[in-house]
Amino acid sequence: MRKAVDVRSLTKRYKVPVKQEGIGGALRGILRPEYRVNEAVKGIDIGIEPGETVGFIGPNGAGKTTVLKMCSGILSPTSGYVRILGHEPSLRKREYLRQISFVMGQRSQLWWDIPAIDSFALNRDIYEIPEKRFRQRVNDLSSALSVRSLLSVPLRNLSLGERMKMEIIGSLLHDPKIVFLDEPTIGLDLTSQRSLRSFVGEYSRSGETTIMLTSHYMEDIVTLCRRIIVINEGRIVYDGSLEEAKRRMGGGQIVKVRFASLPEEEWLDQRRDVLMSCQDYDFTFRLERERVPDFIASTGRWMPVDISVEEPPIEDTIERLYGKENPHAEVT
Ligand SMILES: Nc1ncnc2c1ncn2[C@@H]1O[C@H](COP(=O)(O)OP(=O)(O)OP(=O)(O)O)[C@@H](O)[C@H]1O
Repeated sequence: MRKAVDVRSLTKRYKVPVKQEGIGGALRGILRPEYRVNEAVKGIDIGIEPGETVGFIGPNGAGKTTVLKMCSGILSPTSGYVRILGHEPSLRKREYLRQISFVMGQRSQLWWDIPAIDSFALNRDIYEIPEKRFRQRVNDLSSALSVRSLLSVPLRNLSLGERMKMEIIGSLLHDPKIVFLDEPTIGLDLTSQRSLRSFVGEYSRSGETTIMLTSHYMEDIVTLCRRIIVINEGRIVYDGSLEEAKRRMGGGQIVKVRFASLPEEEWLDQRRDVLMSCQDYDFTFRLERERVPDFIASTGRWMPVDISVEEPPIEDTIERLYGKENPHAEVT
């Protein structure tokens, strides 16, 4: 089957003007501007099947938005191959644009001074959505996101969370086959984040839409994406499941123990390398998974009253994936 996203050896270089110091420098900058090249994307390959929801993550400046912009046709690649649903995005053919949507959490695509419903009507005309279908879509989506009563309120009078919901509705009215979601939950309070997340989860479950999602909130990624693609400094450093990432990155397990009596110094000294913190009778250790059973057995002498074994937080795994020292960095 044809891939929804087919990206090969994709690169993007930005030409950035170099600021020269002082008034003389500013003048020289006007007369003879100098540029440096910023290689934002350094030859990446991505393949996404129709209906997949993929988390596209990476630290600030890694190249995520640049890639999404090339996939949606906002930017042309410097070199490489991009086909989205079989189309070359940079040609911006109408037939292609009707099948995609690009939601940017940091930028509104709806009109600020008019109610969302009026902006939606504009989308209806642009995308030639039949009136009946349009009404049904607006009803269904606004009900699912609990903003039906706000459709006639000017956008600028809505909260950030409500505005974002309207953005999402606007982006889905024309039933796009692929949706690029660039940080849709950025800046939202926890309730709005949760509500958007559950909506996107429901939406993606039908398997009819391919979703490429970037977010710095790991909760979004963990909840919505079985597969993650990690980009760092313009290169893909991981492509696979979250579970596999955790396994590869190690990080062990966290063992929390509350002792009834304090362990002897000697016992503790032998475990300093795995001791993370202690307060009164509560101790936290971090050990390789294989060592956990023996370790727990060894605590018996000090009469632990409570022991729990936890997985390290997902942020921890992700940071290791981002880390330059990542010894396993490779594409699966
Ligand atoms: N229009 C531009 N002109 C020059 N350089 C740019 C431009 N847009 C982005 N860059 C640079 O390209 C690199 C990748 O930026 P990009 O916005 O794609 O990263 P990102 O992963 O989306 O980051 P963030 O998580 O902070 O949004 C960065 O070094 C950035 O400074």
